Amino acid sequence: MKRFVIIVAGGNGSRMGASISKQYLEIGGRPVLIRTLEKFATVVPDAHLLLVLPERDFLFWEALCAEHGSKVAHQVVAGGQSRFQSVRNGLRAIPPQEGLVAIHDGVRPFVADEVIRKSFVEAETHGSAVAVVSLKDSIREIEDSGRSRARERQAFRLVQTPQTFRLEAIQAAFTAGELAHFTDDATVYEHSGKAVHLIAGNLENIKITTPEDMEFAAYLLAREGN
Ligand SMILES: Nc1ccn([C@@H]2O[C@H](COP(=O)(O)OP(=O)(O)OP(=O)(O)O)[C@@H](O)[C@H]2O)c(=O)n1
Ligand SMILES: C[C@](O)(CO)[C@H](O)COP(=O)(O)O
Repeated sequence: MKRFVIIVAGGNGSRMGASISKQYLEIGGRPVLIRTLEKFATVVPDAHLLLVLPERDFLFWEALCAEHGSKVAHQVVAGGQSRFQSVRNGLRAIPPQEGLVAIHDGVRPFVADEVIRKSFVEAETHGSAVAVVSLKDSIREIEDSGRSRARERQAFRLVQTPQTFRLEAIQAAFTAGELAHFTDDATVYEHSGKAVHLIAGNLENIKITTPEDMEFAAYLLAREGN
């Protein structure tokens, strides 16, 4: 079955507070986004890669790839105002056909090869495959009254990307109007009436969000020997 990958990198990285968007910051001398793109190109070399970027960054991105000697073939698509809109733009750029599509945050360069491979295999069987990890800490829910109550952590999972789907089903799901609880692609898929299938993610697959994540990213890279 034909495979597609949509890497979303249309955000501004406001929580990082850096002078350039976080997806272009370097870890170990190489931009985060180039690392993510090259990871998918290596693990699923047959896949068609789409990269969603703010339109104003198109020339900057081209220059960045040239500067770092990155030659991965990919299609660049203009991002939207929200992650939902950026994913939707990516999906609209793929002609309807039978296939599988993995949707991944550009700022998650440490996704394990095995998680990517498994997400395609399981999505082919189950229609979807969403990477999750268990919680290590205890959790509490804050109620409207301001009081908190302990919740059973075994009943919860932290959701990562990739989130991989049969192409036609996720394209249909993204014809819905944007809702506040659409924080990822699984929520959009679920809203279309489909059940989400979970697979094991990897703990290193952090979403680089705030400055301390850059320090942890540098540590993870050194641990990998890169
Ligand atoms: N309009 C948007 C917003 C986010 N994203 C992407 O979605 C992923 C997860 O989003 P997040 O970590 O929130 O990134 P930012 O929106 O850039 O960060 P912040 O919320 O701190 O501004 C990132 O790869 C980001 O580039 C996107 O493609 N288009
Ligand atoms: C898609 C995601 O990375 C799954 O954990 C997450 O929901 C993105 O959230 P953000 O608010 O856009 O950072």
